[in-house]
Amino acid sequence: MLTEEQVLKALEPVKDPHLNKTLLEIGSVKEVKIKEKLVSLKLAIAQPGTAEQMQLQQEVVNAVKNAGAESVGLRFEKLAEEEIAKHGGAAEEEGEKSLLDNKRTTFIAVTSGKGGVGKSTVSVNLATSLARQGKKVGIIDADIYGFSVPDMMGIEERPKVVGQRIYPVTRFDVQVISMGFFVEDNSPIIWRGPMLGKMLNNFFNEVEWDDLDYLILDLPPGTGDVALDIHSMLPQSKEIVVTTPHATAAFVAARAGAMALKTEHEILGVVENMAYFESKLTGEKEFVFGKGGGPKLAEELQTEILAQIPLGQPEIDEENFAPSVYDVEHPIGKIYMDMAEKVIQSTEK
Ligand SMILES: Nc1ncnc2c1ncn2[C@@H]1O[C@H](COP(=O)(O)OP(=O)(O)OP(=O)(O)O)[C@@H](O)[C@H]1O
Repeated sequence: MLTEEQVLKALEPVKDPHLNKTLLEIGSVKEVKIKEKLVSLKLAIAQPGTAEQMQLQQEVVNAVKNAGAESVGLRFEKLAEEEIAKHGGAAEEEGEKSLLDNKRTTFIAVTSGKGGVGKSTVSVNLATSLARQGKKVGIIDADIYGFSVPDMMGIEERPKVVGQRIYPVTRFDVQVISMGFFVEDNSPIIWRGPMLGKMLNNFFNEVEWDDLDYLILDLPPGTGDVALDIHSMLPQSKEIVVTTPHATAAFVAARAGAMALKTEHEILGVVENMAYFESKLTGEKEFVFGKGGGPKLAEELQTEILAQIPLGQPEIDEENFAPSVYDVEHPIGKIYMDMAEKVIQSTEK
């Protein structure tokens, strides 16, 4: 079995990128837990939650895997200020330009009461459809419970990290950043509310977004602390609430909507996903997951229905593989184009 000594040995060459000193030198390793081939580490670093952490994450995971671990779990915390000063680190720079200050960009958070209702699918297709209408669009995949945007869009590359700057990956003319880009397969990174907020903030500050008209945020589902933290971080965001037609889903989504209102976010509308199944032969609609949840939710939140999206999968395009992006000619692709148009109209008033 892997020992603590072996893990520490493997970490010997790894440096804190901010201080340019090894993790061992600065006393970064606060905890090592080994269970069979599963290693979890708690590391204190000078600038957690930044592009630097992301670079470091990869390095640490690779080093520990080379030593024989199968999975590496990481937790980061901030190194004590006196330690940072002792090792020659400067105080954190504040007041950089942030995307949040860019008046040109409209932020749209996509939320849902519960998981699995199609929030990520809606985020990705709204982003693509806005781009198809000539808008400059970015998407942040902040759904910490499952970063699905890269897979859904068929993205295999990783963003470039140059010094403190992160360059998003562009796919279907959409600039994409996912926390999943920085997490090794099956290596869980534990996100606590404040750290997640910090990471998100860094995505606003450190990513080289190209002049965005819209930034779509795929948020974690739910109405808990994490979601609330994020909602309150985005003072000027607008929101889209996704639900299925089922009464229970709509009921839970209403709570997400209520949270949006509490944080004074304008709700652009409701998307009822998996609204029905339409027979190709007869054109008849079957309401597989119930009926009425979307309109009821819209009424409750005093907003409109932006789209009712039927069940259906995108056509598979081997050459341009993206399992969840509907083609512009696909019936559902057309519904998303109409939705994007509505969004443009209501945000460009
Ligand atoms: N209209 C639709 N028709 C058929 N399948 C759909 C539809 N919308 C979404 N799906 C499928 O449902 C599953 C869940 O969708 P998605 O991941 O977008 O949901 P989510 O709300 O973001 O979930 P989570 O919060 O767990 O990430 C996916 O497999 C997706 O492909």
